[in-house]
Amino acid sequence: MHKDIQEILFTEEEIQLKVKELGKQITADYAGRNLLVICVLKGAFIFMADLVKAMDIPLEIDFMAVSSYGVTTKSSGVVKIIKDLDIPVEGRDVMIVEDIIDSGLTLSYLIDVLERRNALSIAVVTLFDKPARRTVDLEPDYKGYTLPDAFVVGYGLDYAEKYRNLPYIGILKEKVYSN
Ligand SMILES: O=P(O)(O)OC[C@H]1O[C@H](OP(=O)(O)OP(=O)(O)O)[C@H](O)[C@@H]1O
Ligand code: HPA
Ligand SMILES: [Mg+2]
Repeated sequence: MHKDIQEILFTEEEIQLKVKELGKQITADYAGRNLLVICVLKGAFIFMADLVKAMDIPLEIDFMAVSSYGVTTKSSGVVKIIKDLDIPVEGRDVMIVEDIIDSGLTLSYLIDVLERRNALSIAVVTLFDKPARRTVDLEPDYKGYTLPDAFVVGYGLDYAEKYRNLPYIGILKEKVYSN
């Protein structure tokens, strides 16, 4: 285990099984439809790559980069679009792929943007959910795990851009961000 990790919450094997389950569920629900899958960079890049391999439906993939955390463990509350989509969402069934929903600010901002661009339907899949920290009322359509109120890293999730490459999800030691 990495020296900055206090505890592993979900192992690589557990996550892989969960992602396959989510892919199966989405495949069943979207049978016969043509989905536009939107990866919210950077955090969702690993989850997205594994998830689409578990989805057996026609789909297109696009990326959007937003950021609200910077070098902190608390949302700044201001969501910035750093890279916008290439594919128009108007009239499309859209699935937003997130790694984690924490305050909910990133997602509520994104949903608002896609609604204003007249997407036909908008669904959300997140691997991790921290409902205890929500400041806006928001429920994902598909979710992997509910997390305790602790800052986690790994499987795409970072602290100050580090730890995204850990294959598991772990709680970051407090001393890493408190000094
Ligand atoms: O529900 P919220 O409180 O808005 O937090 C969740 C968002 O925060 C993280 O992104 P971040 O802004 O850190 O950018 P990153 O994906 O590049 O790490 C994470 O990947 C989610 O997109
Ligand atoms: O717990 C977290 N870890 C990493 N990034 C995050 N963005 C929101 N919450 C988290
Ligand atoms: Mg981040």
